[in-house]
Amino acid sequence: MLQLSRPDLLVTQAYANGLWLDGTARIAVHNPATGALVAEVADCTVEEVNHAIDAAAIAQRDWAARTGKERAALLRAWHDLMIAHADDLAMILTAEMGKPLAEAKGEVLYGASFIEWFAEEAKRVYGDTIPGHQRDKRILVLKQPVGVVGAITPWNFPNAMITRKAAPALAAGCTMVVRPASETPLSALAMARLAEEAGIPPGVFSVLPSSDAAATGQAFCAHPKMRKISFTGSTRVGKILMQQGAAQLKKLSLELGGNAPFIVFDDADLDAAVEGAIVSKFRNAGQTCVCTNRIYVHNGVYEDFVERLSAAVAKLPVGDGFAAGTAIGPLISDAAVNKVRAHIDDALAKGARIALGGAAHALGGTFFEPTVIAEATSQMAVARDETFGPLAAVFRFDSEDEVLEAANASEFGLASYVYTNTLSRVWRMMEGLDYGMVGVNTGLISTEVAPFGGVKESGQGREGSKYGIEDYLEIKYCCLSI
Ligand SMILES: NC(=O)C1=CN([C@@H]2O[C@H](COP(=O)(O)OP(=O)(O)OC[C@H]3O[C@@H](n4cnc5c(N)ncnc54)[C@H](OP(=O)(O)O)[C@@H]3O)[C@@H](O)[C@H]2O)C=CC1
Ligand SMILES: O=C(O)CCCC(=O)O
Repeated sequence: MLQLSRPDLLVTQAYANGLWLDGTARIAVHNPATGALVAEVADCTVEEVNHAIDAAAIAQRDWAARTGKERAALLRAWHDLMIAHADDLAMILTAEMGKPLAEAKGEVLYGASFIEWFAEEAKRVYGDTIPGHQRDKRILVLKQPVGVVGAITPWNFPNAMITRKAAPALAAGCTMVVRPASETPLSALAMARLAEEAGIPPGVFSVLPSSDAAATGQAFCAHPKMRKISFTGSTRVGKILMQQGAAQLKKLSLELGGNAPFIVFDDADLDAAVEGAIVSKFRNAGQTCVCTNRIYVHNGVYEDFVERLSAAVAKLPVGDGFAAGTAIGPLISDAAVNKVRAHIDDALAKGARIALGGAAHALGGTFFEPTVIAEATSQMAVARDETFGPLAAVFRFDSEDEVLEAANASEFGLASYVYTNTLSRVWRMMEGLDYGMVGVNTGLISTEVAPFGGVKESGQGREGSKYGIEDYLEIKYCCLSI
């Protein structure tokens, strides 16, 4: 049993149009570290989802009519409650998802930072005036909310992937219906409780867990009042939503898979590069779309880097997210473990060698040893497909042109990282990498103040920053004849 200061934050009912729903069936939520049952939450039907969308459409009229400042005040109150209850929210997050408690608290603060940021942006949704094209014409550009937005979110960031969508949507005057991942509905429901407490009106922010993701996705795409869908998850599901949404030309924001290259040149500070590689690879046990997947190291420093990386990774404690000092928690599922294992087996069969780890962890369950493999090549599955687990694959390269070509040889284009101390090379890499985000001499690029998002099959749209609210606004052009 979780020892929460506010036990009522462990919510098992769905929240729609300001009402708490029991549902007729339940979804069991298990702690991936122990397999223990954490809670059973309401499993919503398509009918309930459709009602929630109808209610969100009604609520949206009044919500959009409020001033930005009024919406900002309510968002600020929601943010403050999340901060006040960050410890409870972190415990709920660790219990349902497994990440270490300190990392969970970090996610809660990160999640709240989007609400704070967009509460501020709510007051700054500016339109435009354009010099008329004829003497009697005046041109105005209005920015208006898109309308009702549906969010479908993943299990790897059960808090922040919701706030990163809900905060700009609500700030812009949209209302939102959230369908959280079935593994991790509890963080979403706890946030709904706090949104209600903050005074966010009924219908503005609803959370409906469901065991049938495909049915909810179809309902979102088919409902004529649903104006936009914002999705974070796999490229496979992103494509399904795009196909389904095509019938009504639904607007889509898609934050999908990655295959991040992490490039270390021979002039880099190797200790800093190792530190950056650890953060970007092993954060959330490697289960992050911006996690490094391919580490490219210049031949001149290759052995040295592999040795230093392995030594540092060997020090990462693996364990239950609630145990003090844990750096790497369990993976989310057996399927996730199998993918890591398959990538290692494939690499070994094609000539890679294990520098560290390589096997299921002695703790059993879905714990896996943080692993480093050397002599990775472009022929291996790990070069093409994101592992989404604690496997660092280290590739060799000789020249800047060669590594840029290898790094860009992917259908994905989310995050990329470069370590070098040559200024002109920094510019060439920033401009040449075909990615939505580039970290230079850093492995941690996520922040609410910057635009997060990808190119190619990593998705479309940007979350966070001044750009993030634009995805929830329509441009209306008004031509005045005077
Ligand atoms: N960009 C990112 O942050 C993420 C990337 N991934 C990538 O995807 C891989 C698979 O992870 P997985 O969790 O299965 O990702 P999915 O894309 O399957 O799941 C993400 C969300 O989409 C829901 N979903 C699943 N199928 C549909 C559908 N047909 N229509 C609408 N929604 C749907 C899921 O529901 P439910 O929980 O019920 O399955 C979940 O809420 C990972 O290994 C990783 O490579 C995964 C998660 C996040
Ligand atoms: O989509 C994800 O995997 C979450 C990214 C977390 C972050 O903002 O860094």
